[in-house]
Amino acid sequence: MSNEVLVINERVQGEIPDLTFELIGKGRELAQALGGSVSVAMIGDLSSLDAFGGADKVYTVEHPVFGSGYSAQAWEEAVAEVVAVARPKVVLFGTGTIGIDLAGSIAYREKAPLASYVVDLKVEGSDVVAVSQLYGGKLLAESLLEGETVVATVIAGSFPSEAGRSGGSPEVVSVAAPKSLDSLTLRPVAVKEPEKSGVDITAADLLVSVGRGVGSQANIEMLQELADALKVPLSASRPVIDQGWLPKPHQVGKSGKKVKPKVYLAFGISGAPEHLEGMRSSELIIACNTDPKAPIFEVAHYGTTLDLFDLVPEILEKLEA
Ligand SMILES: Cc1cc2nc3c(=O)[nH]c(=O)nc-3n(C[C@H](O)[C@H](O)[C@H](O)COP(=O)(O)OP(=O)(O)OC[C@H]3O[C@@H](n4cnc5c(N)ncnc54)[C@H](O)[C@@H]3O)c2cc1C
Repeated sequence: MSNEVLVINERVQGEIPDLTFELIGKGRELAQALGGSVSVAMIGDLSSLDAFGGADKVYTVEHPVFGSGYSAQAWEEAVAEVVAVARPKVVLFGTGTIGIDLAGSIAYREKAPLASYVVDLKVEGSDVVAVSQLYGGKLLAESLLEGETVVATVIAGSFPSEAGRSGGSPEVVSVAAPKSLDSLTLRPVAVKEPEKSGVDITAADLLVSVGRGVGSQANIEMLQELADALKVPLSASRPVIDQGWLPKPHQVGKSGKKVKPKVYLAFGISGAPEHLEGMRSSELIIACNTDPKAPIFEVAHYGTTLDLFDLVPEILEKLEA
């Protein structure tokens, strides 16, 4: 068993997620405390391998199955193989689709403890301590993870990503694809692209974002007016999308888009972990929520408990003046 910290790069296609660099940066800190090294598992798409200068080692697994989309079964087999080769002390996933799919089964295979919804990690002696969010962020729980290997899923935005982007030339270790990848019972057949929309909430410097607190589709109009007056897109939490008040490309969060504007204005959004995952890295967060105990105020730089139906018309009036 090594004192290696293994980061799972959760990229199926496209760019390497920011989260991977967050985990490499944190992984480096843990590895230093453990007297070990930090490594990355790259499954399938091996492009941009040179982005991993912040790691000491990159394990790669190649197989044609990874070319046809995401299969939890294929990824589980591949990650398990990397873990078998690396014998890491710590395995780090994100609390996203892939991490939620795989962390439990990898922990089960390794008989390792698993901490989920983690927002902080540290080393105490030879053990790892994880701080997890409970009840949508209303409580924080600290757990001691004892074992030869321990597993954690980390909420995106918990650590700075810059620390994981430093230059270097990691050793590349090609891990032979496990035979089980040739006889999968669950294979991706097609990738369904989300509907195209003129809105790109990820590129905006300022976002007006609306949550369930707005109450109805008719009331969205007022927030749209504010967004139009500021010449920025209107984004939203998932319930607003699920109820059909705005189309899917407007959604911020775990199952929506990750945004990092200079200013994020949140109206009637409680601040559930799945929402925070998509916006907590915004430079300045300003929240309007009538509940002073709403978790959004834990990440907001400025906040008000004014009713959004009082505040928004006031802002519109000031903007028109
Ligand atoms: C696997 C999974 C993925 C998910 N992905 C996402 C995701 O991508 N994005 C996402 O957002 N959620 C996601 N969720 C849902 C998430 O858990 C929350 O349910 C959701 O974020 C809550 O949205 P909300 O804050 O708009 O609504 P609520 O939690 O209902 O909050 C509404 C808030 O509005 C406030 N309010 C009410 N009236 C007013 C008023 N007049 N003025 C001001 N404030 C008012 C209330 O105090 C309350 O805090 C996901 C959940 C799961 C399980």
